[in-house]
Amino acid sequence: MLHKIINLTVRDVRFPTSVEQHGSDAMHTDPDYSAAYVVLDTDRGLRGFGLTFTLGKGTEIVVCAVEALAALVVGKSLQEIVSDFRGFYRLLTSDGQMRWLGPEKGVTHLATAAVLNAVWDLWARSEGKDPEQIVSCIDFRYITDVLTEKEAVGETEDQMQKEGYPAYTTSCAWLGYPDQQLKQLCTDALKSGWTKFKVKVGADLEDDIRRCRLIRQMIGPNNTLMIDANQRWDVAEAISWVSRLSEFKPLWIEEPTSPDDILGHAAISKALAPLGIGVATGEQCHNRVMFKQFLQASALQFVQIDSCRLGSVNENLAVLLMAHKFQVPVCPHAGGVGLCELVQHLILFDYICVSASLDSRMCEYVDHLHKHFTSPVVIQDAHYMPPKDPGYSCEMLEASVQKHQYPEGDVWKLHMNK
Ligand SMILES: C[C@H](O)[C@@H](O)[C@@H](O)[C@H](O)C(=O)O
Ligand SMILES: [Mg+2]
Repeated sequence: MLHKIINLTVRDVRFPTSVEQHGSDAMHTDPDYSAAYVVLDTDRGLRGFGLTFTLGKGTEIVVCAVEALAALVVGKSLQEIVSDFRGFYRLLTSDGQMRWLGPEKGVTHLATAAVLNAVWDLWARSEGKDPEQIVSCIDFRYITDVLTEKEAVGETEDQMQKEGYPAYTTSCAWLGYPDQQLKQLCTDALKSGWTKFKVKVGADLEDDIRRCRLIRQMIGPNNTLMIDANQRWDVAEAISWVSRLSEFKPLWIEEPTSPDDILGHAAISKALAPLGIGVATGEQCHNRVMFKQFLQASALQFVQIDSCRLGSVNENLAVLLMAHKFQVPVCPHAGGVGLCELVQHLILFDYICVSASLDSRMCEYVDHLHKHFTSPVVIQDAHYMPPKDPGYSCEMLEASVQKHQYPEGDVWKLHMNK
């Protein structure tokens, strides 16, 4: 705990995933999964690793924002930070000049997530924690009308070690994959025990009908299907489009429209409820205040927290607790690079300390880039197994970082010469 942070480095790490259309959807047709990757050095040699996720271009802007926050972290001891973690969260998010760039949204908030993820990693590597200590990290400002600190500490359960946390896969059906690839990946996934599948939709209705029919035929009537439009539609368009896909019995439509349109999501939720289709959103829901209103407006039926969009563990906990209060299941967004590694910790916390329920709950899994991490996620029989190594699991192999650093890494030198 006496570790003093003496240095912060941040690097722009990008993977050329767009070449093979991994991660493609109706709005992001050429994503290169990327990260602003942060390392904190301490005077005693312990290090903390954190990141935030981006899609390629613009990672350099997040790197700049992290650099602008560095002065608030370097020079502090871990003890100083965690003894008033709520205050430290506020320091990062409320700097009198920097907050103009947010507040608590956009590039500065992504940068906040990267820095705080590294602090949490450092703390977790240095020792264990109890729920009350964890709750003391949340900034309840702006949400006390629906949730107070007293309500926040829930019951503890433990069964995850044996069975793990249920997961679903998005890896079979990115929008840019041809039908043949989709079929092959789906066959493989079924063989490996997957029972819940997400399909990208939203660009072309006839394509969507064909792809959803194909997947539904392959997975059968009892497995679960979800669809994800990545914000492609207007409100009325979303309702009519999803109604056309209702014969394939999707559990949810994800991000049907602008991620900021709370009342729009409420209208879509209401219209689709009779069809048995819920609305899921959150991967671009930029802070706890937005989530509060989504919950208050009954605008979503599945809360998709994101380990890098919100202000790290601190803000994600606030959302987990609010979701619990509104009795809405949390099904986190993951994938990208490092999101599965990070979010597995949050979902275990949700189960063990908050919801104690697996009802309608599952965590996203995407099968890319795990080999670049020193403690990659372990999936067994379509379940996340609890991580064993201390920390927040997003330390990357140094060789991978060097190779993928943009623009000087070997992977990019090669790419640019093509
Ligand atoms: C660009 C990305 O791959 C997104 O398509 C992805 O995060 C997606 O929305 C998801 O739900 O996994
Ligand atoms: Mg999505």
